Amino acid sequence: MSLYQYPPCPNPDKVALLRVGAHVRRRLSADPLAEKVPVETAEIWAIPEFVSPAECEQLIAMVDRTARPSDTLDHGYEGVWRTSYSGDVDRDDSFVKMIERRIDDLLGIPHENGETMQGQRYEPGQEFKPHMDWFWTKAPYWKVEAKRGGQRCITAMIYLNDVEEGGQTEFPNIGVSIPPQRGALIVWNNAAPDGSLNQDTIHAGTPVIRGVKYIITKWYRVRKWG
Ligand SMILES: O=C(O)CCC(=O)C(=O)O
Ligand SMILES: [Fe+2]
Repeated sequence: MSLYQYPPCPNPDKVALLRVGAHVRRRLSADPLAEKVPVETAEIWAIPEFVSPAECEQLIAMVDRTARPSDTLDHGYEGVWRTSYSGDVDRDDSFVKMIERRIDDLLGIPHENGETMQGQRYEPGQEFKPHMDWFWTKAPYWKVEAKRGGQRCITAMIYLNDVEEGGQTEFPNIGVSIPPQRGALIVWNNAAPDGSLNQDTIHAGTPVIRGVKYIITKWYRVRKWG
């Protein structure tokens, strides 16, 4: 039985979600470096050592320059759902462009569909409570998001460091818990293979207990973003 279950919400981008999902699945299944997490009802892959330790250090320095208290789309929940520090990295920076391009190429998604990478830093006690990355289409923000790229189809996330204790990415509905590993890229399809919005992708960044956790997240839209 699922732990988190919401009533269904309208899914106007279903066909596009089906198409992107199939494309990414084809690509990652053929990639010997991509390891699929063995679960039935969600598509999650890990690519260890996707970025080098030196690149992680460079990204961490960028996160430290931009991170401010997090702000999720549901402003009413600000500081409740996500207590980490976050900020968009500079999308015009050539190093950022290179990392983004590598993720675009891995997935085979056009660069223009990707949102700017966002950095996050969690200190002890900070967390991101269970949520989905796909947009709740009944929420007021959807009117805006529908016109600037539509639904978030794919999430890509890079762990920039190992965390002494805590800070796993947990998918409570499917019993998956991924510990941060420096340089690893995690990718998941926010939709099911038929294009429906997948509630089994609900996930959390569990509280950091010891150490600090740095990540970079990149969300892809079904159409050109912005
Ligand atoms: O911190 C994590 O492991 C998860 C982050 C996350 O869910 C997000 O940025 O959307
Ligand atoms: Fe998320």
